[in-house]
Amino acid sequence: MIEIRELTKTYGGVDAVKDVTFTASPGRVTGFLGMNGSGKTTTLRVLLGLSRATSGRALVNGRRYRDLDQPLRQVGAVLEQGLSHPGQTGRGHLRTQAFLCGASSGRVDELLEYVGLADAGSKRTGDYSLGMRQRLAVATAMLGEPSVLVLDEPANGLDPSGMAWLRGLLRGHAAAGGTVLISSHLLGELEQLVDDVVIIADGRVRLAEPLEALTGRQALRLRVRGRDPHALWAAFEQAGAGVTTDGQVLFVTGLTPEDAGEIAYEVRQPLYELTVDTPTLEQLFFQLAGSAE
Ligand SMILES: Nc1ncnc2c1ncn2[C@@H]1O[C@H](COP(=O)(O)OP(=O)(O)OP(=O)(O)O)[C@@H](O)[C@H]1O
Repeated sequence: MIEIRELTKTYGGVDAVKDVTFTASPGRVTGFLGMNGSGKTTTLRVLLGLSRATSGRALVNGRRYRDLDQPLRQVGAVLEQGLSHPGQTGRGHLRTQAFLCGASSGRVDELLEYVGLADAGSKRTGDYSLGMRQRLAVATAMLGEPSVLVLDEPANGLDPSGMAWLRGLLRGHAAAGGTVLISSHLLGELEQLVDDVVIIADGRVRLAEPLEALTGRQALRLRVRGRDPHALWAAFEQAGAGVTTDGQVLFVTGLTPEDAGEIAYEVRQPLYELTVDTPTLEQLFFQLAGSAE
């Protein structure tokens, strides 16, 4: 379980994150989403004890990272800066890390297999592709069999098959009761993976809710063009609808296409276009994650 409570981190008088509060629960994959510079990495660095909070708390299994007994056995992390020393082999890297967290060397081979690097274990990590480095980073995070996994933008560098692999692995971890927190600047990347969504913009949480609730926010919107837009606008408003325009098309909320067609018919206005224009989840995300002016 991860609990972030009213977390603020200030750099030189500027709030990188401000009063950030959310929970990532066991058994669920939580997507931590925001544009570049919105405060994701800052939050995760405080959570992982790499940076100190100015105020507030970031807890793993009820404790600050630095107060955890055997932290590598409780939380595994994949951060953006990547790993190791390029001259080391993948297996060598994992063995060193296994030593540090008290994992057995048997676990190293098991994990190389698990992340699809069994054949590349004796290659130098400097010769790994970005996708292979990500797989090795995931294996490193899992060495201590932690219940909590934290991944910062792991999708960068993964091709679609790598992404499918990562989805399977993280879903499996959550299904076994683990907690997964994964950050991204694209909701589309995580749409098929996450259960809960936290959206951060300008260092502040804009929304924290189950993905299903976010999906439910996609209000039905109609695009309408007709001979007399003013008459149509008035008729739709009279029926209780919300109407906006870009100068060409009327955008109508609060009516079904059937209602809108009937209303136009009643006021004897020929329609040239009547289509459903519901925003995609990605568009909704951009609306929420955009700057908070
Ligand atoms: N060490 C630092 N010193 C000063 N400002 C910082 C520092 N680290 C982050 N910031 C600022 O804090 C804000 C949030 O940055 P952060 O890296 O957390 O965002 P992010 O959402 O992770 O973005 P990205 O996806 O680009 O990594 C930015 O305005 C950034 O410039």
